[in-house]
Amino acid sequence: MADDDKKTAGHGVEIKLEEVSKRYPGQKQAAVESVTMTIPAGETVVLVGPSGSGKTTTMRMINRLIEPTSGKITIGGQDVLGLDADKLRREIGYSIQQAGLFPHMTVGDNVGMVPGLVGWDKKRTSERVDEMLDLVNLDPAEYRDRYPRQLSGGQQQRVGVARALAANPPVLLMDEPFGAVDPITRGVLQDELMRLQADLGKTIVFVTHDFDEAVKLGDRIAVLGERSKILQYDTPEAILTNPADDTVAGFVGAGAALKQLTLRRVREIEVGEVPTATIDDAPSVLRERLGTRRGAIGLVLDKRNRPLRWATAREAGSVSDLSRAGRPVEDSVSRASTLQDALEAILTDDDGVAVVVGSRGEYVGVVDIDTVMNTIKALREENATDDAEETAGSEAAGSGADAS
Ligand SMILES: Nc1ncnc2c1ncn2[C@@H]1O[C@H](COP(=O)(O)OP(=O)(O)OP(=O)(O)O)[C@@H](O)[C@H]1O
Repeated sequence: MADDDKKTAGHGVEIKLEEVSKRYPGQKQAAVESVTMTIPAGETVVLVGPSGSGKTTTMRMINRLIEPTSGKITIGGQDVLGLDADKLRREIGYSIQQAGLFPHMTVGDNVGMVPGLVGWDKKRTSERVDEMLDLVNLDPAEYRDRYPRQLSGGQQQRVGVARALAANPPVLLMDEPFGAVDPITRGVLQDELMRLQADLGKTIVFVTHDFDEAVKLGDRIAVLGERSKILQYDTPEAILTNPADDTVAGFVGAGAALKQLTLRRVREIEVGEVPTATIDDAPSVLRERLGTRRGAIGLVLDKRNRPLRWATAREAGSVSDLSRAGRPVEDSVSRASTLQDALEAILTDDDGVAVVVGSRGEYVGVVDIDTVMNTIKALREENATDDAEETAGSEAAGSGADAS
């Protein structure tokens, strides 16, 4: 496995489905009928579609948890039906709703299970467990020896992702992995997955029925109808701006312009600035920097430049120490956060501003509602121009036909 591990170096490989069908025993209709699709190496492809459309069946045929009735599946050019099913499964990461951890095994044993099965020695496995827990933001010293029931739902999902990645598989199958956690934790886990994937470049097949999740995570989205019929397979942007038919349009739902906020990142917009002072400065420093403008708000930063508190000039003036000025900074967004996340942070903030931090939590700037509104406006205008060009294009084609 050490050689395999080096050979693939964990990078994604292409997955191909050719006319793949599944008919469950005793069922009149196929659950999946003749699906053909290519999942490019290193991309995240999200399968979305209504309940019962066959998303899970399609995905599970890739690692042969479900055997196809007919058709061909290749991973990195290898025909999976010709491989030993157990070996295949160990080489494909798999993470499911509610994490699917073994309750009687510690977190460490859960994460180290596949490396152990494929013959890694104890030391290498144990180092890998710690590395993986670190990767998903769980302190190994604190969590390694706990049992799954001693973790929150979000932490269990993180362990599930760590376990799926442990043997460094080139392919990761994720079946509604964040379906069972609250919306805030879900957002955090999605961000973490995107951060991981930016470094790891796995080929990820992700099943969800949440279209917003698909837009946020997918390089491409396959919108599936009954029996896994592919209604549209394209980038999130293309599906949002140009749904293939009414069914896809229905799935995209209202507010497509708003949904595009999940495609835009904070780093793409110009962040603003507010006056700042560090915690060791005298309160008068911040007060003076804020000046006399009503409602102006500034930030108190810690010694490492991380935002600690919001304060107005009046609030800064009423304390002897900036560590007690105003109110704590509750929430922040990063440059990689989506504008939707930024909008949510803005809307829940008392003053309607979200603070942007860098990779070490340091202050970078702020975004406010005006910045986000301007982006929405620009997106709407872009879409309107695209639509107009298309109409003009098809009218020109139509008039050409008339003339002939
Ligand atoms: N083991 C099984 N035996 C018979 N029929 C099955 C079996 N598993 C799934 N099905 C049927 O196959 C179809 C597709 O199911 P599948 O679970 O793949 O859909 P899905 O899109 O993942 O749904 P959901 O979003 O609800 O999880 C459904 O009609 C389901 O009832």
